[in-house]
Amino acid sequence: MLASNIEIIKQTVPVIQERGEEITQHFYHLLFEENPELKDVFNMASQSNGRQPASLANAILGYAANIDRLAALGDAVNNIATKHFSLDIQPEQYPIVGRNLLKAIREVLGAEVASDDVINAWAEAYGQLANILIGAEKALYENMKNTAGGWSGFKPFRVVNKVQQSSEITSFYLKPVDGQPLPSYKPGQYLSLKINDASLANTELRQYSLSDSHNSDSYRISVKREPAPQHDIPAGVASNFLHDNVKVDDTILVHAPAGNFYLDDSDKPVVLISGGVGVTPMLSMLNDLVRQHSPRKITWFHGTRNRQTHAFREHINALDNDLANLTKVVFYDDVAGATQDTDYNHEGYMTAQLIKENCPLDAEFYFCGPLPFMQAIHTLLRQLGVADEQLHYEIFGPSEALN
Ligand SMILES: NC(=O)C1=CN([C@@H]2O[C@H](COP(=O)(O)OP(=O)(O)OC[C@H]3O[C@@H](n4cnc5c(N)ncnc54)[C@H](O)[C@@H]3O)[C@@H](O)[C@H]2O)C=CC1
Repeated sequence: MLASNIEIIKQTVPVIQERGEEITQHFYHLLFEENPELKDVFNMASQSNGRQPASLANAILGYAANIDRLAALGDAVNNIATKHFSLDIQPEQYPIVGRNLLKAIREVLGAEVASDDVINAWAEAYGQLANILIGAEKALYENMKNTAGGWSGFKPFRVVNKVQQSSEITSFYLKPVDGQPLPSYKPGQYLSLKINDASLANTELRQYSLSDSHNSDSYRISVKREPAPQHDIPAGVASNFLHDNVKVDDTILVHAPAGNFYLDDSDKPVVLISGGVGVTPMLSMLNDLVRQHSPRKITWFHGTRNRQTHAFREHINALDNDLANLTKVVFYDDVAGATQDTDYNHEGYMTAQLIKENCPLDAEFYFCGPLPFMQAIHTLLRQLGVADEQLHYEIFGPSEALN
């Protein structure tokens, strides 16, 4: 990039900090007005509840702030490219986004702040970022093409089994219709599903964590039914469609596994902490450790509302009985009708004290759950002195940072 443009981008950091979300909200409005078909690529619930514009504003701010030291963006670029790979984003979509982003910057900030020089600097910066992402995505597409059984885009899978795991979580077992082998994946990774039906306003693309370790027979995802939407913000459109409409023998379009949240292969102790449906990637990790006969010390922390919502209880109890290196600690918000030890161990939320008592603090910690849960666990682990490098987590939906 031109040195003068880099300088201009750095000067725009404060205004992006202040008005970034206004710009990205307007950007999505322009984008969908010009290209309504792109509503099929984005989760429209994340548009309505503001998470997607907030996430994009944050990403743009991170880019602008680091424009003169791009190496600092490594993880962010990798995460965006991986998400794009799972959505099958193609190079020709970048100019459409770029054009509308520049237009949004100009229209929100006005020609006085967003002068021609500023717009030109952002055009160059956007072009640079697009090239970095397109390159990273190309590597992911090629890698999948060279994997046994790998495929590009979305291909049909048959639902070969549907199993209820709790009052609200149901597993779907999926096999490729073309009978090709299943590419292996890392425990913690997810699939993207494309859900297309006349009853839905848009085609829905959603990511679901694979909930078992890799096996050559089928992929398994486990999906939570979401409560009815509030304040007209759609919620659970795809998940509830899967629960209500997708039956054994139906076919569904699936993108190959992806994701940067997965189990390390060290021999350090490992602590898996989940809240609610955040159990799914944790279970994939646990089952993978079990299948490999890993000697690692494993601690399983799981919090759920009550006995009815407690998914995979029998599976985890059986592993707990069999494995000397596994410690299970389960928390219920409400223990009515439940039996201590077989169902749950503690009533209420996880505490720093109970984490300290049950987990080696030199472990690798993986956690996943609803956002307030993630924030609470992140804070507790930091209070216990666990280093950032030992913390691994995934937030479902548009990326957000935990502080
Ligand atoms: N990684 C992510 O971003 C995840 C997001 N979600 C989303 O969150 C929503 C709720 O998920 P559910 O499975 O219904 O979870 P939930 O609301 O049933 O909560 C599960 C458990 O998390 C714990 N928890 C909840 N709030 C907490 C807090 N403030 N502090 C400490 N612990 C807390 C409790 O033990 C609770 O039983 C869903 O819409 C789901 O899509 C769920 C799992 C993962």
